[in-house]
Amino acid sequence: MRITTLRIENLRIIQEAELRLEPGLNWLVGPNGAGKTSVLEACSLLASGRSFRSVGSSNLLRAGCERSTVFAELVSVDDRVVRVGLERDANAYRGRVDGVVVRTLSELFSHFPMVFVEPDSGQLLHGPGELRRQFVDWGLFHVEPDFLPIWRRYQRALQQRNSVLRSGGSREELLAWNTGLADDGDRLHHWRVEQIRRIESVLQVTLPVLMPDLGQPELRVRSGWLQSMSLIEALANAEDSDRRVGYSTVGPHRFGWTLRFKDGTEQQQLSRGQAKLTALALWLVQLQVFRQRREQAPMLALDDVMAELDPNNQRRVVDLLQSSGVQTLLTRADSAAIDLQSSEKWPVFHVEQGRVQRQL
Ligand SMILES: Nc1ncnc2c1ncn2[C@@H]1O[C@H](COP(=O)(O)OP(=O)(O)OP(=O)(O)O)[C@@H](O)[C@H]1O
Repeated sequence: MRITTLRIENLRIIQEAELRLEPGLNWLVGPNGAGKTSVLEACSLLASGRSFRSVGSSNLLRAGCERSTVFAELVSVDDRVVRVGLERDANAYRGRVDGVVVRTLSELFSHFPMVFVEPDSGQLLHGPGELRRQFVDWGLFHVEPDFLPIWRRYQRALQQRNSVLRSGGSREELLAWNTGLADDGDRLHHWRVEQIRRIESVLQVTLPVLMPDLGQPELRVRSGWLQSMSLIEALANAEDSDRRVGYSTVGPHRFGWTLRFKDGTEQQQLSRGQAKLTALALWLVQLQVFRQRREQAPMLALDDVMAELDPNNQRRVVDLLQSSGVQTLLTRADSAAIDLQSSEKWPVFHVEQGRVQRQL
């Protein structure tokens, strides 16, 4: 998918803006606080109904306004046009696809697959394991139709098992929850391991282009329970210790993965710039895997991701983005840093005090 037109009304600092976007890279340039990230947040509303920002994501409605709307015209790889819109006031959302109000917003979101990468993207490698689990699940949510309902059912059963543990419930009660958890847990685990293998095989081609010195990357899975036993055995085995701590200590909710390079470098040893490059490569790979399975390219939004990268690496990232064919929106405060020769090839939108204007 790619966005041809994006229209924004009353979102944060933006009163009204319309952007005609091009297929490849689209730069949003302007001073701090100008509204660049707000444009990406408008896309995020269409992708998920909320801001992608981990900090300061509330207050999207422009101060003093009662309603905000975001509209996008999308074109698919086979040239189908879809128009999606989201209207939001203080209490409710209303989504439209081709002018028709949708029953559930997920109908709208499914038309708008977009990945958002924040300035501290290196957290994917340096931050908590939860982020790496979410990363794998993003791909599965979008390509495996049964993943979301099974993941939800697993979460509900997990909560129930935890409350039985905390309330000192009987062994029979616990066994009943173990059975459901093990069935769904095995499927979740199997999907995630498959997804990791798909990501790894593409990553081994992509990452050495960005970081040739570290050798081939390898992804190692941490299962969440000892693989010498089945999940149902592991749950039964952990009963006493789980009762002591009051929660379930084994299962796919403890799933994780780590990255290691052939030269022995571990993910925690990467510099901030290297972690950013690696995270970016991982997201690009995720998009490629998505495209292989859905025959649709999702879109990418990079919020100030170039900061902290040296000029050579910025160049490599731009080349990689360009060759990926993924439509990308990139923000940056420093317009001089965009190679002027190259900027002739890509649209640059100047953002200032909430106004967005395409540079000629
Ligand atoms: N609800 C709101 N109503 C009106 N203005 C808002 C609201 N929320 C935030 N703002 C203003 O909108 C601007 C947000 O800008 P945004 O984060 O998009 O800037 P940016 O161009 O990405 O900046 P930076 O380069 O610093 O990341 C800020 O000036 C902020 O004061």
